Amino acid sequence: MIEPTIANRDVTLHILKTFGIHMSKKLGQNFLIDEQVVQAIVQAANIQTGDAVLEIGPGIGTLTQGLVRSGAQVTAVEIDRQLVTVLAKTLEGYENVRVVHGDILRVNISQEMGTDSYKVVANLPYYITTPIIMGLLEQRLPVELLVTMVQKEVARRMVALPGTKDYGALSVAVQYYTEPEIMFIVPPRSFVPAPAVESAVIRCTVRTQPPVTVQSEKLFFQIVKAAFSQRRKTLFNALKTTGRPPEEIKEALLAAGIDGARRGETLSLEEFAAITNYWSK
Ligand SMILES: C[S@@+](CC[C@H](N)C(=O)[O-])C[C@H]1O[C@@H](n2cnc3c(N)ncnc32)[C@H](O)[C@@H]1O
Repeated sequence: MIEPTIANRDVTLHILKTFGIHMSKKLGQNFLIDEQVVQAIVQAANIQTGDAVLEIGPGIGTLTQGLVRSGAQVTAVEIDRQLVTVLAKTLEGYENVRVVHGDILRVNISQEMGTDSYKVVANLPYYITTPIIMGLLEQRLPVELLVTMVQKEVARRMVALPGTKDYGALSVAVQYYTEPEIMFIVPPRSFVPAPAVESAVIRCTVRTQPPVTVQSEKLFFQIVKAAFSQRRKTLFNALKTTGRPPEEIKEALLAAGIDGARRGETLSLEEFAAITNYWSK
């Protein structure tokens, strides 16, 4: 049987009509209709036969089809029950895919994957991009690579460097756990319905070791959060939100050679680490 390629406007509209699907804006349902983009994502993830892949939000199976055709062993987690019914049909006949009905923020990913190394490949629902990416990274799951479609703005924030307007707590966290790179930009016309914003595919290669050594990751991220919590304030004032006395803040900044009059968003990972390690002594 030669099954039709789903990443095509007519095929997608036909599937939606056949199953009576009304796409939910609330669930971030914008389906890919561009096979070139699907192929480029599969290539960016360097999928080899037998690779274990977690796909988040398979929708009607557009990207899933590209992944299974390339020989990946796919576990696809979809929250929308009506789409799970569609997937049973559109992915019928493929043995290397398993669809799980559930919320990616709630399912036990380790249990579902049952393997000690896998890739995450997804066209993410944009309303929960950050919680999904942060959840995967903070849980220290054995993910080697994340290749995800996100809003272009979010991709820019993930790769942003200190002192730029896009640099924030997300940049620090993503760069602490991974080496992120923007692979390509995807225009709204590659989706149905077309989103209001441009998208980007970002590849995050998970690091075996973070780029800086910190005594306490919890404290490191508390400091990062405090530094970015009040962008208009000086670093010295922003760090007061950690609840530390001003004297301790002054001491740490002095020891780390950081001017407290700077803005938090100019600090590098090394500088955040230096404050963390001073306070961890
Ligand atoms: C942007 S669409 C991508 C669909 C498909 N992968 C594609 O590329 O055309 C996002 C998908 O994520 C699903 N979704 C939304 N929230 C989810 C959640 N919390 N857990 C799992 N899937 C979710 C939506 O129902 C939708 O199918």
